[in-house]
Amino acid sequence: MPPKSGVQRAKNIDYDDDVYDDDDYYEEEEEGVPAEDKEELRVGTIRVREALGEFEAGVSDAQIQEALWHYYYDVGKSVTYLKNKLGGAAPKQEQKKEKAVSKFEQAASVAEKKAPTANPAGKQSDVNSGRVEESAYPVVISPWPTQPTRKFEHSAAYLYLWKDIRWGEIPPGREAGLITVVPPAYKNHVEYRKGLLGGSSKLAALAAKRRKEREDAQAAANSTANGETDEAVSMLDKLSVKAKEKDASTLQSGGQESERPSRASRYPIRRRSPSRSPELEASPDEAKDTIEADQPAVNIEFAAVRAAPSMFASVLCGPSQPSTPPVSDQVFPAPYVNYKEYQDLNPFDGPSPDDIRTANSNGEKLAESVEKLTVEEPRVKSKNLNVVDEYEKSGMKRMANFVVVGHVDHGKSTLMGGLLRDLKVIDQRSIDKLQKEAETIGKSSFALAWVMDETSEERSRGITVDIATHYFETDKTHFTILDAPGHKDFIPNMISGTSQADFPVLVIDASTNSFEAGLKGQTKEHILIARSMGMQHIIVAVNKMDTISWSKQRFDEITKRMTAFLTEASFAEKRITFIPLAGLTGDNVTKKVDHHAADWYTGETLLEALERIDLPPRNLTKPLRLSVADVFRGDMRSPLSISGRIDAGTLQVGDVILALPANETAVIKAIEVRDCPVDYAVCGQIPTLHLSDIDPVHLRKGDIVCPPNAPVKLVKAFSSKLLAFDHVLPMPVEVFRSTLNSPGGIRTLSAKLNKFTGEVVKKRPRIVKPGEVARVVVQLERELPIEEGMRVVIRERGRTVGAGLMENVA
Ligand SMILES: Nc1nc2c(ncn2[C@@H]2O[C@H](COP(=O)(O)OP(=O)(O)OP(=O)(O)O)[C@@H](O)[C@H]2O)c(=O)[nH]1
Repeated sequence: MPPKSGVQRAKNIDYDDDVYDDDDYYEEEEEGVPAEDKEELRVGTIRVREALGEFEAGVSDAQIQEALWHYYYDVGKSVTYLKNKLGGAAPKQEQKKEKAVSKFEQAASVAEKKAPTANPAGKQSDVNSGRVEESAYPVVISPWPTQPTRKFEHSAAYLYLWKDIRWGEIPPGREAGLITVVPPAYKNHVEYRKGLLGGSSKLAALAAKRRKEREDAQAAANSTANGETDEAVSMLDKLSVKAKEKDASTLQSGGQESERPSRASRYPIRRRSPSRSPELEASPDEAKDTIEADQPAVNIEFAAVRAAPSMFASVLCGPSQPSTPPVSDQVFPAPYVNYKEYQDLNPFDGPSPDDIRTANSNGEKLAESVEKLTVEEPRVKSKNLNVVDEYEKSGMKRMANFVVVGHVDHGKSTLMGGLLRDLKVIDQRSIDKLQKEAETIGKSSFALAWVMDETSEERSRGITVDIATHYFETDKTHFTILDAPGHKDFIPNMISGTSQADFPVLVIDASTNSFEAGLKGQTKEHILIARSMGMQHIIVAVNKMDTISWSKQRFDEITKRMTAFLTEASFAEKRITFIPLAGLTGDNVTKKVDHHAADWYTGETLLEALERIDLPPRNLTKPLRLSVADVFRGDMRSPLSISGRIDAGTLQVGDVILALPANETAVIKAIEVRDCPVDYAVCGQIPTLHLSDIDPVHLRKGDIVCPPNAPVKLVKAFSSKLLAFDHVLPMPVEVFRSTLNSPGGIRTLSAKLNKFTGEVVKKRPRIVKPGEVARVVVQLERELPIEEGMRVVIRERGRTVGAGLMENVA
């Protein structure tokens, strides 16, 4: 124990009271070493003495117990330490670690070896005196002699250190000594009260320290649980966790250190104690242990360090994370902590939520099943109706299809537009709209014609290009209008429309020169085509009478000339009807003309003539024959649809039909007549059939639809009775059947026939003149479905040269 006087004279050094301001050591000091530790020390002392062997005599119990205490009762380490301390042979590894011991110890060791004159007792005394260790504390050299009663004994190391210094040979009366000055903060410290390395008093101090550490650890744990852990404790806890983690990882890796107990985990608070004994710090194993224990501190991560948030941090990071237990109420995570976490995240590492969802819902199987999913169309079942009986019982109005023919611009479309307007099939508002549109492009006179001509090409050119279909009905009849183009370039379309009609309405422009131009143009040709199609009745609408002031003379002239021509074309005179009218004004269309210049006419209106006309007989009981006039794709419900006139027979929903010449079957899914769904259709109607079970490539315009059990034969050459419109001789021609046409030729002129009786007049004629009838053989380039009774039109270089009736296969 340092002398009191020295303390009094010592310079008042300002120590850091914050480090050693614990007063608890006084209380712990009184308690001493716990009973279990005393027992451990007692047993350990016996074992160490046994292990020391020859060194046993030079070691006191206090030294042994001190070593045991330091090494946590590890007998082996304590023995090694003590042997090394006493100068015994130590392992090489231990010698290396002696670098950590103090210089005074090294000096003492050298002195022992190089100064054999030194008192051997001094060696022991030196070990026990503790002066070397004392030098590690702040000291002052007193300029005055110490108290004369005190005998200051130098150790061997001390003497060796100063042996070459002459002034060091101080007379005893002048001798001064090194006096340890106890700093004020250390006054109450246990190690100063009971002496440094002071035997049992030191052990008691260490015991008190350990207890203090344990209690601190417990208090820290409780404090953490209560959310009141201070910053330092959080750091120490983290150190402990890191050490544990390290141990755990070592265990998992099977390392050698795995079997070594973790001091850090056993005594976590030990590291925070600053009152470690200098002797312990100087011990080699302690140095090693310190490094080991402190090793995790190198890797300290301050991620958990928290501070009160600044305004900027609050704005930047938002409120503190609720998932992270806050150290205090006003704590926010440091921004860089979260930033680091986000940096480590790779959002595309794992499966996406959709993938997880799909996987959980057995997505692959679902996708496969969706791919395999096909919509099986329910097979349409036929009602097996007796269609003929149904039709007759239905009391349905008669059905009449007429084609409007005539030379270009003679007023066909305008006449039909006026008819539909007057019959209120087209409302006045639509007519007014068409009128405005027509005016914008300078074609106001075509407004009514646009009721029929709906395409932009037709409207801009002012001519009809393709067949336009409209419906209207009277008291007795359902009418279908087939408005044909008058221009010669569209004769094939005119033929297609005519093939679907029961009779023609021929429109003639009565104005000056127009009638004559028509006769030289398509008026005659249209008549011949209509007649060659088998039509027997005809209505001649002498149009534009307003332009000639309803001239009876002009009307009579036209009637006379047209009657001659029509009768020449085999129309019976009684089946020809002439009506003076003006389609543009509507006079004599649906209502009688109200003009004094027209008082001379007392006959029918066009509508009355239409109602009165006789229709050809319907072949309801014959096998189905339908000429395909149009093929189109409908909606999802009806991917393929066709329309055309039924020339013979009937059909109903569910029927299987055969398409020729493709020779492919189809099923009738649905039928529409006049845009209304029906269960069946009969000869004379122009239904729309929605088909299934057939590829669209197998159906084209001009094909024939028939029952699979009564097909039409495909022929490449046939014999025909031909009515010549022009000179006919063996020559290449184009053969038209309904909407179908094929290149071919007149192969043979077999015979001239009597026009009325059909008898052979001349065999093998070289030429057939216009108006004559002959039997000819027609050759086709490709097979067409043609059978007996069908009518064909023969054209040559854009001129209609004849019309034929198919007799048999050649
Ligand atoms: N003054 C007068 N003009 C008419 C009458 N009917 C038609 N027109 C005019 O004749 C012109 C031709 O009429 P359209 O109906 O297009 O003749 P189209 O025969 O249908 O012509 P294409 O179908 O192309 O052959 C138009 O300018 C009509 O205004 C009529 O009764 N009186």
